[in-house]
Amino acid sequence: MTTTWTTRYGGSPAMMDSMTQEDLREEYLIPAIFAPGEARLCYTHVDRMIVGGIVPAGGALQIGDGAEVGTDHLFQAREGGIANLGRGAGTITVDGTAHRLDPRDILYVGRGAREVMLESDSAGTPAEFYLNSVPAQVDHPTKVITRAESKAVTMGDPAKANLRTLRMYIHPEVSPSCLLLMGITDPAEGSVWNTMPPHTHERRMEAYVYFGMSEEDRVFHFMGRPDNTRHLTVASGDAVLSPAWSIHMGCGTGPYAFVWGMTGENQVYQEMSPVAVRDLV
Ligand SMILES: O=C(O)C(=O)C[C@H](O)C(=O)CO
Repeated sequence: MTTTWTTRYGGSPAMMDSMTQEDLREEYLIPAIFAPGEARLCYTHVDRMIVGGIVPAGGALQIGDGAEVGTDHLFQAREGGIANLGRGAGTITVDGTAHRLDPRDILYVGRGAREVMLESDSAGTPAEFYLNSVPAQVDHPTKVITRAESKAVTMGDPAKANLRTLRMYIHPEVSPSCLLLMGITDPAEGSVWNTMPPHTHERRMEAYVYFGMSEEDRVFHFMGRPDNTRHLTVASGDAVLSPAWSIHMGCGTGPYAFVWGMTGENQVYQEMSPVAVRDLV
């Protein structure tokens, strides 16, 4: 088993003009987070969200160690959501209790969890676990939220190629947490745009991981202040950080889905500042 940690500091809007495409990618993109037999974890200084991919193949992987975050255990002062984005099922055992995750199920991990072991049913079709973890001050029990238990909301307009279904998993109306919000969005067939209208939410940061894309397809993920946007070209399994000041929206060249995770001052999903497309520069 290999566990690697990387770090992202998250820049400021003032830096955007001087950043090359490579600089932008180093600050806001976390590439290729899924690798068989590896845990690839990224400690971000954007509201201290940890973003990671864990793919157990040929044995269990453990992620309970807190050395990289300055606590005895990874979840000592944190909560987390772990989504299974693979084609195969898997099991996450938290302090001796096994939680089975089919594809598209999410495990909420409550603050205080010590030992977290992740396993795939099959090494050939492994579970691909995607982690968002953020600081927490409240205890909620660890539990699986299945795809069927998530709250589905359909939005958008096929005539504008942005019809999509959002599924809320870790959300006050579905399953409580301290400050983490997490869900999965699927554009409808033929719809290519996500997150319309583009928006900011000054009180929450957000991370996306794009997945389910073919080798040759890409999503163009837009970011930046509304009057100074840039884009990141994203492949399947790449995550992007969206600081609170940044707009976000994306357009894919083929089918894709993404997980969104947020944290900040509140959990009010609807608290966002939409920006009309005609006002984007
Ligand atoms: O397609 C969408 O719309 C989304 O999934 C939006 C994200 O949930 C989001 O950006 C929330 O701020």
